[in-house]
Amino acid sequence: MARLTQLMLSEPLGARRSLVEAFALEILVIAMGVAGPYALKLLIDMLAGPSESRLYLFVTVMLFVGCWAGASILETARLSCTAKMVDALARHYTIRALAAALPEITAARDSRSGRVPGMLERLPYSLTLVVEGLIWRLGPVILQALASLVVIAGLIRPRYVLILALTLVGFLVATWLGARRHRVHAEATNAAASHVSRTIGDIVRNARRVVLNGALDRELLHTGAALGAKRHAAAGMYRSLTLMAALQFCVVGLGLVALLLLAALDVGQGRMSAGDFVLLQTYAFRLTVPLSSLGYILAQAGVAIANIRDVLTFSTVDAMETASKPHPTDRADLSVENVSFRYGEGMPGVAGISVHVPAGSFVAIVGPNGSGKSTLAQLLAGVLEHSSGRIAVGGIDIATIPWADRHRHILYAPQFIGLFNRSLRENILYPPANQAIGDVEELLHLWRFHEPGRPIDFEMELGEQGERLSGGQVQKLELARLAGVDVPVLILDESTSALDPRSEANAIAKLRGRAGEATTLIMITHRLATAQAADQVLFMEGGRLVGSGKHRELMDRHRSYRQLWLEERSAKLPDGQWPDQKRLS
Ligand SMILES: Nc1ncnc2c1ncn2[C@@H]1O[C@H](COP(=O)(O)OP(=O)(O)OP(=O)(O)O)[C@@H](O)[C@H]1O
Repeated sequence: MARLTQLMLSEPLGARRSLVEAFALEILVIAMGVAGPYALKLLIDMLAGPSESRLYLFVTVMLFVGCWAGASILETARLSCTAKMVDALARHYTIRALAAALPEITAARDSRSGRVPGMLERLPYSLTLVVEGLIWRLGPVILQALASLVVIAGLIRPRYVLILALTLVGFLVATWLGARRHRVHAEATNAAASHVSRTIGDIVRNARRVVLNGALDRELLHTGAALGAKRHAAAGMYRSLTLMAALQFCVVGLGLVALLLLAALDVGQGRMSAGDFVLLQTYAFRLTVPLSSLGYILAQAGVAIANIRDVLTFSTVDAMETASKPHPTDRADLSVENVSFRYGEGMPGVAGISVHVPAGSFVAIVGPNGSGKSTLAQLLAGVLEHSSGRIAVGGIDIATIPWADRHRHILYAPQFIGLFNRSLRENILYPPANQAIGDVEELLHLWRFHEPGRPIDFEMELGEQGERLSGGQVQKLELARLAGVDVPVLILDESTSALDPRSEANAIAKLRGRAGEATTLIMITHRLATAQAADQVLFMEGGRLVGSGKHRELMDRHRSYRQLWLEERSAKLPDGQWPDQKRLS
């Protein structure tokens, strides 16, 4: 809450005006909350007294009703100021959290991609609850209590101030004790709510897999279990709240009993007027009404605070320093010295990799499934951080290049090409691609993106993950995009696996030929026939680089490489096509 308040007061957020307006409105509401009961006291005292004035009667009634109605109107007006502040806060945190979360998701390859949208979707609601429910409720309650105490001290006997003050302090202590317990339950409930968002998001994203495999019932059960866990966590939270409310209102109840009994005795003995008695009990109950709704707010706000805290942990990114931009025609060799990496304790990774890739060369990384090819490629591109050794591109240690700038030196195209649900034009010119749409069109025609004669509609929306394109078209789109990227080293992670050998050879020639053959092209492939054309083949097995050299050399030196080649040959279909080529046609 302290960080939120600090941010609301800061100049760059642009919410200061709304804050000042809201504060001014709140002061008026508090003033009316104190003045209204006072008008009632004056009215009652006049009625109990000897003289009566119609004008006085009218003015006090108008003041009492006016304060009550005015406070309600101003409180509603304040809601729009709160909405403006919440919008500004949500925009600030959403942008910062995304800026921090996207690189984290990329590097960690974990399930945060499902968690982050749920977390950010709940953020505006959480902020509204905290700003409206806590900042605007707790603060005014305390201010109103102080103002009431001052009025009571001026008009009535000081012992009532003492009783009310002690009651409030007791209430705050009970709240503090309960809130510590509540926080644990609120965090558990927030985690369970995140799990529900992630589970539902995951199932909806994989709708086809669920329905086509007849697994709908199973997934509904799975969702039910996640919802059940959330219900269980929420039940614990409500139990802790009930306990807290019992403690709080025992304290408040005792205070009110003492206050009202003493006041009744004072009225009976003529030490207090009926108006003062009404004033005292109105102030006391005006304070307890917002306090009693505080329990409900805390139930919601606890989860909201946990949600905001989650977002805040993401939002602490510093502005990234920008390194010098390599010139498009820069040549860069790649040197890897004894590099090791593990996904975690006892988990797979790669070990002791050393290799030198001269600038402008074509390298193929091959090896069986799970041998560590993608892991090595991501280490080379600095997507994953190696635990030991050194990787240098063009002589610069990759670890010293700011994360946001690594793609300018070495660009990694992942195995799973993610496309936006936007137009073909937007996807194909997606940064850092920098080329004329006419050049792309020419390339796509050459690569037979569509059957001959069919025009390319660049405004066509591609659907989620490019579902309106075939597997081969998705890869051709990505390769045509990469043909317009100025980068010294390009790594393709099986980006040509769905292409027929001719299209694949065309694409490799196009990418290699960029910038006067300056681009170093590294390609992960399962086709040893493609590797035959490479200047250097890196052969991976069990997370180790077991061989490197020309295809011919590896054939001579490595039995397992030869074995892989023979298996590929025997998998070739009788009509001379490769199995994946057959699938494509
Ligand atoms: N994020 C991750 N967390 C934990 N283990 C991982 C992670 N990513 C990959 N692995 C494991 O690391 C090993 C190497 O994976 P990698 O993707 O590098 O293999 P690959 O040679 O590229 O495989 P393929 O040919 O199937 O694409 C595998 O056992 C894989 O399960």
